[in-house]
Amino acid sequence: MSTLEKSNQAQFMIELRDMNKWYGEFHVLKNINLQVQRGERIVICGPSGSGKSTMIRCINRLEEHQKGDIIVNGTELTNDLKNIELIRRDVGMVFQHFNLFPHLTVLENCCLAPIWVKKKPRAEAEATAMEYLERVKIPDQALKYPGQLSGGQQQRVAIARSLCMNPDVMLFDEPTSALDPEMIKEVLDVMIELADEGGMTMLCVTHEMGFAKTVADRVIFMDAGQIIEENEPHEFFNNPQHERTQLFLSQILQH
Ligand SMILES: Nc1ncnc2c1ncn2[C@@H]1O[C@H](COP(=O)(O)OP(=O)(O)OP(=O)(O)O)[C@@H](O)[C@H]1O
Repeated sequence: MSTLEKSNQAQFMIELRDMNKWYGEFHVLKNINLQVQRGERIVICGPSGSGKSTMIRCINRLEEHQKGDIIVNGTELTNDLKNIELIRRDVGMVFQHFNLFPHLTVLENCCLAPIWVKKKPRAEAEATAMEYLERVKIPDQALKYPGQLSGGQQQRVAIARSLCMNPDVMLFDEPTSALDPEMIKEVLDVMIELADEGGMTMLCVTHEMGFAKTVADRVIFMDAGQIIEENEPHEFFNNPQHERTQLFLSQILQH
């Protein structure tokens, strides 16, 4: 059991307090404050370059922040290596470009972290992997290599692979934006199922506003490195308060 699992009495699953990040001179995230409840499903949207990916990459330590606090399930994130390992173990991430290991089969991709990071016996890791591959509806692809699969199938492998670590939190960074239109639905369906099961804290950067309307408990709009507006989906889409949100929605909903 990891530190994150042990400290599950924390009030929020994720808390960002006045979090700031710079890339060199460029102030990319400005005083971000965010509190995510356990089991909450959040969609993050906003124009290109507004800092959405950077924010979620800070939460699982793919990026370092320079000022303010990031607390995940009671653990304050530092750049200490041990701390980073814990976060990698308990925070799953699904990327735009799948990030599967091309030289490993689907099954091996799913078993790698449970065996090497969580020290699970191979047989147990494989059984768990097969369960999750069933859940994302591709158990028949287990012995293929990523390059033999469609983009939608690869992304479903990436989701299964994250779930095999039994994470407390799942972060999705534009999981459908590299997919052909006909494959978007198959990935969104898997994500909707995961959200409907409840219990999993989900932060999803996406331009799929239908997904936001269907599953989000809260939608967050970012612009120029700041959280400009947040609300439950019905209010967010029907009654956006800030003119930048109104402009963004009018542009994105035209498409
Ligand atoms: N490694 C980096 N070094 C310097 N600048 C970066 C780096 N990564 C991102 N940026 C810049 O930081 C800003 C925010 O980028 P980020 O990818 O977080 O935005 P985003 O809202 O996710 O955009 P998109 O929707 O296009 O993916 C952009 O201006 C980007 O060019």
